[in-house]
Amino acid sequence: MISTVNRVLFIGAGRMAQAIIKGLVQQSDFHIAVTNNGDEQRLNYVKEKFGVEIVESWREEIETTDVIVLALPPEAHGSLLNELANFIDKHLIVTVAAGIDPAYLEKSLPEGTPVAWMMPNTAAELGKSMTLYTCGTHTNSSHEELLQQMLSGIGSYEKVTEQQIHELTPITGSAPAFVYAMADTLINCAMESGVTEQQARKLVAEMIGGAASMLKTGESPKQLADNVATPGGVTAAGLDVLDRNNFDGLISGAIDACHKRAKI
Ligand SMILES: NC(=O)C1=CN([C@@H]2O[C@H](COP(=O)(O)OP(=O)(O)OC[C@H]3O[C@@H](n4cnc5c(N)ncnc54)[C@H](O)[C@@H]3O)[C@@H](O)[C@H]2O)C=CC1
Ligand SMILES: O=C(O)[C@@H]1CCC=N1
Repeated sequence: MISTVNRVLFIGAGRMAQAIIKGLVQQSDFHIAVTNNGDEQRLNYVKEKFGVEIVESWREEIETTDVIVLALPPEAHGSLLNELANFIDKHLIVTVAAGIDPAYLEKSLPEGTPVAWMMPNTAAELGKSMTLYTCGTHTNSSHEELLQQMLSGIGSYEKVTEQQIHELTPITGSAPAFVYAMADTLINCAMESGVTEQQARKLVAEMIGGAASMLKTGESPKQLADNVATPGGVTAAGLDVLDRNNFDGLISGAIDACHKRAKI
C-alpha cells in the first residue's frame, strides 16, 4: 500500500488538522487530501490556504491513500470507524484524538489493520509541536518510518506507551493552553504600565521563549526559579503568593480535570 509519494487523507479539517497540514505541506513527499463532515466552506478555506486537495467524502480517496489521519472529535470516531472498517485494506490509520488509543482502533477495524496514535499540539503549524506517538500491534517498521517522517515535519516527537499517551495528553496536548492563559494575564498586567498590546505581547512571548530555552539546558525548574528569586527580593514575594494559593494544586487539578474529560 505504501507508494513513493505518500498519500495522506485527513478526515476532519479543524484546528488540529490544519496545524498538522501547515507543517506537512512544507515537505514535498506527501500528497494531502482533506475531507470533513460536510462543512464545505471550511474545506475550501483549507484548500486555498494550504494548496491541498479536498474531497467531499473519504470514499473518493480510500482506494489510493496510504495513510488516513483521523482529526475529528473523539466522540465521532465510533461511527466513522464502523463505516471505514468495510473499506480498509492495510491502510495505516492514525488518530490524533484524545482518549482514542490503538486498542480502541484495533477493536473497531479489521484484524491486522496497522494503527497508530499521535498526540500533537497546535505548535505543529510552526514545526514546533512536541508530539507523542505509539503504534498498534500490526504496525511494521515501514509504517513507523512513514509516521516519523510525518511527525518530523511538525516538530519533535517521542515514542511512548499507549498508557503514557493517556497520562501525558494534558501535558503536551492541553498545557499549551495553560501557558497561553498565563500569558494572557501577564500581557494584561504589562499593559497596565502603559505599553501597547503589541509591546506587551512581545515582552511576554520573548520571556516565555527565553524561559523555555533555559529549561532545555537541563537545569531543574526549581533551580532556575531559585536563580531568578534574589533572596528577600521581588520574585520571592511573588512566588510566595503562588505557594500560599496552592499553585501546584491548581495546575495538578487542571491536569486531573483533563484526564477525567478524556475518558471515553
Ligand atoms: N486542538 C488541539 O490542540 C488538539 C486536538 N487534538 C485532537 O484533535 C481532534 C480535533 O480537534 P480540533 O481540531 O481541536 O477540533 P475542531 O472542532 O477544530 O475540528 C474538528 C473537525 O472534525 C470534523 N468532524 C466532526 N465530525 C466529523 C465526522 N463525523 N466526519 C468527518 N469530520 C468530522 C469537523 O468538521 C472539524 O473539521 C480531537 O480529537 C482532539 O482530541 C489533539 C491534540 C491537540
Ligand atoms: O482539548 C482537547 O480536547 C484537545 C486534546 C488535547 C488538546 N486539545
